[in-house]
Amino acid sequence: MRDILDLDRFPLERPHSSEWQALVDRCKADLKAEGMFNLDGLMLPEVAARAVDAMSAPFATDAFLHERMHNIYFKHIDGLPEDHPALRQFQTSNRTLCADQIAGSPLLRLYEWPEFATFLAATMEMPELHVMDDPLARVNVMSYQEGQALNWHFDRSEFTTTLLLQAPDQGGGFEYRTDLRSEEDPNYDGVAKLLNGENPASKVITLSPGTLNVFKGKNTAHRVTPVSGDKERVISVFSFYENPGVVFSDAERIGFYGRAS
Ligand SMILES: O=C(O)CCC(=O)C(=O)O
Ligand SMILES: [Fe+2]
Repeated sequence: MRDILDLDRFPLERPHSSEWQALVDRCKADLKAEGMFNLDGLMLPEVAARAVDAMSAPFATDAFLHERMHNIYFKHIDGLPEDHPALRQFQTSNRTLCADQIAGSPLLRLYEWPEFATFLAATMEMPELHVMDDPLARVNVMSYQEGQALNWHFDRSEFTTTLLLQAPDQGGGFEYRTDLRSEEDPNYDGVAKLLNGENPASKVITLSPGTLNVFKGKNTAHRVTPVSGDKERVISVFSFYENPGVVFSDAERIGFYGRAS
């Protein structure tokens, strides 16, 4: 993996060594304090740049244009009227490539490397993490051109794992508000305030190419701000589950990717 990852700074190949444990401890502390950790330059920037070049043809011809209006929950909430300010609708627009469209990519090599899941599970304090069996959903790559954005949402899974491949010239920041809600308290008023732009606690970070970003997406409201300029924002998302063999239903694949297979 040394040809694609900076294993000198991030010794993922030596699970449970003292250097590996120190890195895991740092990530756990960042997750606790910030709801997020970053490994800046985990993938070598030139490898990330080559991966972007290799995907430019499939992005131009085969990618799914994901464009829709949605609220922060991606669904109706029982007990909340449709005009409640926490259910305000926003537009999301990006292009998505699925795992079956990036054969040979270093992203799939990283995803399938067992030490990657071992490391992530340790940072998230989970006994094990497993790759998906879903041929489309395992790894997705999203591209945002000028004006495109991923709007405010909460994720379905507790943690989300991304790796930035190309940063745009302007915009395309990752804006987040950690712990805006909890299992006990949906905090609809706080959500409404955030969507109304009244949100002093939200932060925006711009990731650099090659950076692994792990955040607690389930209760952290987050969005990608609109990209501007000629350079697209390109980011990959890795899906891991606590159980092996997870696949989406055909209906879920059609909803996310416009096709079942
Ligand atoms: O593109 C990003 O930085 C975040 C992606 C994200 O929030 C998601 O895939 O759910
Ligand atoms: Fe998300």
